[in-house]
Amino acid sequence: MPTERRSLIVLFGATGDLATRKLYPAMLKLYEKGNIRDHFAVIGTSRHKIDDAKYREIVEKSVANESSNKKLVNDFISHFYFVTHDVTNISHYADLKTKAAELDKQYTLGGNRVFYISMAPNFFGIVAKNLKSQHLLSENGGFNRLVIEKPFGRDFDSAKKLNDDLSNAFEENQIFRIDHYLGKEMIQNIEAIRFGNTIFEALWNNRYIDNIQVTLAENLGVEERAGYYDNSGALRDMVQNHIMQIVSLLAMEQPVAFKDTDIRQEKVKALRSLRVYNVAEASTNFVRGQYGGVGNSKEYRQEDGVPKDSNTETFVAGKLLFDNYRWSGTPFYIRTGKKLADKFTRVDVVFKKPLVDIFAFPQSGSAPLSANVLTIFIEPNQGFSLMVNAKNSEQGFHTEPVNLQFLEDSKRTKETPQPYERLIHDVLKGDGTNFASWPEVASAWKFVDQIRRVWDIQQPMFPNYIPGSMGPVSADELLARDHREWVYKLNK
Ligand SMILES: NC(=O)C1=CN([C@@H]2O[C@H](COP(=O)(O)OP(=O)(O)OC[C@H]3O[C@@H](n4cnc5c(N)ncnc54)[C@H](OP(=O)(O)O)[C@@H]3O)[C@@H](O)[C@H]2O)C=CC1
Ligand SMILES: O=C1O[C@H](COP(=O)(O)O)[C@@H](O)[C@H](O)[C@H]1O
Repeated sequence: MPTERRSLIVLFGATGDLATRKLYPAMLKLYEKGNIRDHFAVIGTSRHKIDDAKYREIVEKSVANESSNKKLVNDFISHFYFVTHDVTNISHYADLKTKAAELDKQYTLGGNRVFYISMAPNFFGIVAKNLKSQHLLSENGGFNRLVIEKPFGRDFDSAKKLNDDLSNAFEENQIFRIDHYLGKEMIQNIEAIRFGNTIFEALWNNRYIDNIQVTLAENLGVEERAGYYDNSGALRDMVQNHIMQIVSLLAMEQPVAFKDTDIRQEKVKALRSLRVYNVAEASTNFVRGQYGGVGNSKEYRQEDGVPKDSNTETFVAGKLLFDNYRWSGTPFYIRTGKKLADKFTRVDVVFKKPLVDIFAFPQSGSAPLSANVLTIFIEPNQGFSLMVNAKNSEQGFHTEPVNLQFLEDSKRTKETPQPYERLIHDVLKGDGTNFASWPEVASAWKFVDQIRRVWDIQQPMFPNYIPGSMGPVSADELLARDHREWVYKLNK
């Protein structure tokens, strides 16, 4: 039996895109499974002038494809209430306070409150401040938790300012910074694969691993989000958050226990030993790209809302170096981009080849041994494979690489809880494991800011890659320089 979580959720930005596309469907799943049921209520807010009935229609529409059980959906939406509210208008908080107290009583919520800000980031600080000054935080023993979305600042200084604003109202352990990649099944599986298997953890260091590659590839372009994206670029949009989080999970030491404080502590330690590049290192170890056009596919600079002379990068590849005992000398290569060959996320852990290849006699005709590669398939497939060398069954003695592979079947992949379902559940449980802590965010910005600084003063040669490729040639050259290559390559 699932444990029912008791809470009021006050949702700011309740009529927005994220709420309607992701948050309500995720809440319905939690309701269906009994993680939330009788003792939960949602107050949706925005400047819309609508009543509860209209709001419930919006919620119902947003979950229409999630369940055919009409009764369940009707029961679910009956827990939703709307308060018209401008977050910048201090007098509007009184209505919110009254409604919160009323619902707390009606649903016996024990004073537990989650404040979820699904709005543009410039509102995060204002809302936190007003929640405190207008006494929305529950004071009768229940919990108060704040959930915020990305982007968390646009550099270290703005992120610090934002964090200071939030910290005036909430303690660090009350703040849940969403990084939806941390809610993905196979990202969470990284810890299980590493720390649940002696064969991997024993070898998880620079003595046995040659390099680690992280690829987050997208085949779509900027779609409707040019306004946001052109101001951000791939470095801020994907590297500072998702990629740095994945890298920290791959690089960290074993936590003392599988709990949020211990895991966060190890992730921060790993990120703090990441080498922050000087100008020369940043120019050498990071490359950027912007997609051009081909056939019917528009080049980035022709997308609606993108300036014709935009120098925003839609692709990043880089080499990360840790200055610590475990990883010194073993690079982590990362890449991400829009309009690439396919939509997928994967991690390739490339082990060192055996020091001596006893099979490669000139007369045997055996090809040299390949490196063992552990690939973690994050999406769309969920699973992993291990490439090992074995003798093939033909006459003579020839070795060849063979693949040991485990992939979840499509039914289980489909049934896997989606990131927002997991993450909202974690917030209700008070489990911060899969959220970014401030010291992690700060370290990631310090690293990324250095790359940005260099790029802001150098003129790029854009566009420099064609849609459907795996990015500019410079991304391949980055590894070729180190006598390496990407494990995932396009078959040309
Ligand atoms: N959409 C997505 O896929 C993703 C979004 N995010 C992040 O989630 C957050 C929300 O994004 P998204 O849903 O796309 O944004 P939208 O612009 O779609 O929604 C913004 C919401 O805020 C409300 N709002 C705006 N101004 C005020 C105000 N002064 N007072 C009260 N309410 C206000 C709007 O309603 P009204 O105008 O009626 O007041 C609307 O409900 C952002 O931080 C974004 O970066 C993160 C990842 C993905
Ligand atoms: O955070 C973001 O992520 C999406 C990609 O997420 P995924 O779960 O579909 O892999 C990306 O398209 C978007 O630009 C970025 O803001």
